Amino acid sequence: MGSSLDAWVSRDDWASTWPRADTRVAKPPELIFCGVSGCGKSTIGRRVARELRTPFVEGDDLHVSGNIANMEAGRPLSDNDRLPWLTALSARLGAMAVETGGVMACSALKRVYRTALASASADVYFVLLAIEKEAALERVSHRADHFMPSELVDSQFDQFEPLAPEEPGIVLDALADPDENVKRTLDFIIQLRA
Ligand SMILES: Nc1ncnc2c1ncn2[C@@H]1O[C@H](COP(=O)(O)OP(=O)(O)OP(=O)(O)O)[C@@H](O)[C@H]1O
Ligand SMILES: O=C(O)[C@H](O)[C@@H](O)[C@H](O)[C@H](O)CO
Repeated sequence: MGSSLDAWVSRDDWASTWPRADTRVAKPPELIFCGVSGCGKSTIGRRVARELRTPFVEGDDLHVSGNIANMEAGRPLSDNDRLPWLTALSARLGAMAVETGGVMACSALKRVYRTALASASADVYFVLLAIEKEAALERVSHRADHFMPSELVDSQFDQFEPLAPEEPGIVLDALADPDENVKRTLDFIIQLRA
């Protein structure tokens, strides 16, 4: 783990946003669809954002120069590669939090990344799309027009840490019908606001 990432998540002030603050506010939360490549973050996340009429942020659009080229060339990202990316994603989450709420698709593979992202606002929740390696591989290898090579799927699973019970969010079956996963996500938000 990169030392600056360590410093970030051990900041004195993040504890004040964890556990979640009062969520009974009208604005939609900041939802982060997370999980390994191919789990369906962008597909389901976009649909949920449309239902909520909130912005959708594709995390891949905020990668710093070099990261996409590295992945394209079959080199997995390191913590250091991801640090500036997480910083940019956090800034975007913070802006959404004061305005509209919104939905982001971002792998957020490790707990330390999720902790860093969750420190952007008191209203961040994760929707983890759980998938087995064979299914992810199948999806990634059949996807056209995407930079992520199927050779990197193994490394995504090597780095992935499941959502712990104390992390804010839900886990969905990535193989479920997309309509069902959209509905489950909306139900989760309704429950949060009840
Ligand atoms: N039930 C499903 N839910 C979501 N996506 C599905 C489903 N079935 C098939 N797919 C397909 O799986 C592929 C991967 O989906 P998507 O690009 O949304 O994943 P992702 O997690 O955002 O991947 P990446 O992190 O690599 O960008 C797409 O081609 C999508 O159409
Ligand atoms: O953290 C990572 O390793 C990266 O975000 C990858 O997950 C890719 O960006 C994404 O999967 C491809 O779209």
